[in-house]
Amino acid sequence: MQKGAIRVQTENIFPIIKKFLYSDHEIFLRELISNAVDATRKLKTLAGVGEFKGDLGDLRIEVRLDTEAGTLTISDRGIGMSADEVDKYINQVAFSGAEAFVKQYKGQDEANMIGHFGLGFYSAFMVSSRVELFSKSWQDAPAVRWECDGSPEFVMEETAKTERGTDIVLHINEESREFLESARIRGVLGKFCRFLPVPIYFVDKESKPDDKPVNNTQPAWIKKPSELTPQDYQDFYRELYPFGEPPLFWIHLNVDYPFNLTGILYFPKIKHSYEIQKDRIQLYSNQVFVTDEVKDIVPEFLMLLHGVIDSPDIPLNVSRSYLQGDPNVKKINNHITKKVADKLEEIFKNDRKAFEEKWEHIALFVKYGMITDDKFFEKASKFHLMQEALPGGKTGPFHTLETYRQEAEALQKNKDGKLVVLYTTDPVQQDSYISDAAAKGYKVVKLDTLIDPSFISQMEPKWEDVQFTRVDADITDNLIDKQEKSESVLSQGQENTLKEIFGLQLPDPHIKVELKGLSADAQPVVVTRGEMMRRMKDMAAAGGPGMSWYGEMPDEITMTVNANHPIFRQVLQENDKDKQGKLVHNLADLALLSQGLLKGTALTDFVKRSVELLEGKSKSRIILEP
Ligand SMILES: Nc1ncnc2c1ncn2[C@@H]1O[C@H](COP(=O)(O)OP(=O)(O)OP(=O)(O)O)[C@@H](O)[C@H]1O
Repeated sequence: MQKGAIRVQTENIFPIIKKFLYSDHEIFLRELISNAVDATRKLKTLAGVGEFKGDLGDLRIEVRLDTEAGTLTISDRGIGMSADEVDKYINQVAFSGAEAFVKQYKGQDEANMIGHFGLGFYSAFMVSSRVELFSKSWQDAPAVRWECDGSPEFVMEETAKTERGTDIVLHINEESREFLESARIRGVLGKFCRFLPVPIYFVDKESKPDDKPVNNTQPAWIKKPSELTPQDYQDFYRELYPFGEPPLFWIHLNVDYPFNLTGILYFPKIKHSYEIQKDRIQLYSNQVFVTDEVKDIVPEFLMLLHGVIDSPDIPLNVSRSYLQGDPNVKKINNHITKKVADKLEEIFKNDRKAFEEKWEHIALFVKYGMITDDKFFEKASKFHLMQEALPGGKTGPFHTLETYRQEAEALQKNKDGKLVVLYTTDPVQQDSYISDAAAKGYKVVKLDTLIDPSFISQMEPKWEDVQFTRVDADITDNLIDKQEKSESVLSQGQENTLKEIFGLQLPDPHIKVELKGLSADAQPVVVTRGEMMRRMKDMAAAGGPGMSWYGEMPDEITMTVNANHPIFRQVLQENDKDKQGKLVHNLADLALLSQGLLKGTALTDFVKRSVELLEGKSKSRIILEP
């Protein structure tokens, strides 16, 4: 028997390892199983090049739980180690690795560490009071037993093990008894080992052994796209997210230069924004699960996607702030953005119908990407779609900015030469404005999702010659500011009388009444809220920075009276002043109502007044008919 002390440079690292990363103790199993996988892979490589000529046998890895003995054992049938190798790799290499790791991370934020590699073999001491290692090398050497109780002293001796490979026996410590529970171990295996390339079997001494491995050794992303059918991709999605709806489409990533990266990104169906981020992209390194916190590796707007990314080139044992500055990470980020944009463009070009059908779900990614990523914006401007809103709640064709421009340019250019994109945020509520705009030959598009207000304000500076105007921002004639004058059929005297009646009926200082000569078939009264003020108020309501002041401002409303509407000739001819006033008040209320601005007592009064008018009642009539 050989006794020895592990070379300790500065201080004993064992107490630190034990206390270390309390919340993340379960990673010991990932570390030890990764080592078992590496040892198995190395043996396969040796066999592949003809150096190992024996029988490979069943290369499974076993995780054995013995609650009674208080042990958890990880066994592999990989290359194994001779006594010299244990001394070299475990006593020296692994120890100095762990030592360096502990030094680097001492005192650092634990959250930074989650899912990051590095502690290796010695992570076993996070959960063990004692660790035994039995190993037999693939080469001709006696089997060896190594033992350490978490002090720098170890014991090493020959042992009777006959099978090639390594068993690591963990004597689970008091504080870590949770790892003697079958369900807990299954949970950890499910999390980290789901797609490892060597079959892993869980053996609980107290129950019947599993006949199936806990992992899928051939996950779809490691296969060639040509070997996979659409069904295979769908099946793999279900394996990842058993409760998710089927994905819309996917991108198979496969890069080997200038970095290694494979993976499958899925576009999920997203109808409601609250569903976002329920499932996430998972990051793997050589099929070992690392984390589902992919914040710095995947561009922010693509975090809404699902799927897996596997790259041995993403530095895993460094802190997050370092990750952001890493040139590989930046390259990976750009590559993924490009791939996603290319894929979307490909579907847009080759299967426009499918693209339009899916637009409802992908619009959020595309718009978010266009707002936050300049490179993506450039590509996506070509396939970003806007759907036309037609009167009566109907929808029309989809337009790109380019086709919208071609069809609308003739009528919708303002005096500054800008293309005015008319949009609705609520096709039902704004239906009368959509009808009026359609009557003039204008094209109105639907921009009615949560992201659209920011999208509009971010696109205006990017699409330099485009201006967005909500369809109810002004009377239809003024939506496109062409500085044209329209004539009223009323005389100056008649106009003044009409203005006076409106003034008497609507003494509210926030309502500005103006007379215009619009076309006779336009609405008699139109209520509008200016585009800019409305946007400010919407932003204030959404809690935009420094915007609360706008939120407190009263609504400024413009009430445009269409002097050319025939009803006003009737109104002016009405001798019953009370009825005349009521008619005017009702016309104004109808306009407010169509904008959802008539509320409370004003609404009650309107209903009462309407009934009175329908009954033909007015004060003067009542006096005349005692
Ligand atoms: N099950 C095993 N079979 C054969 N060799 C092993 C086994 N476990 C560990 N080793 C040897 O011990 C070395 C150190 O292991 P350790 O887990 O500490 O670090 P690593 O695997 O090299 O790196 P890291 O875990 O940080 O990615 C390994 O490189 C390997 O040579």
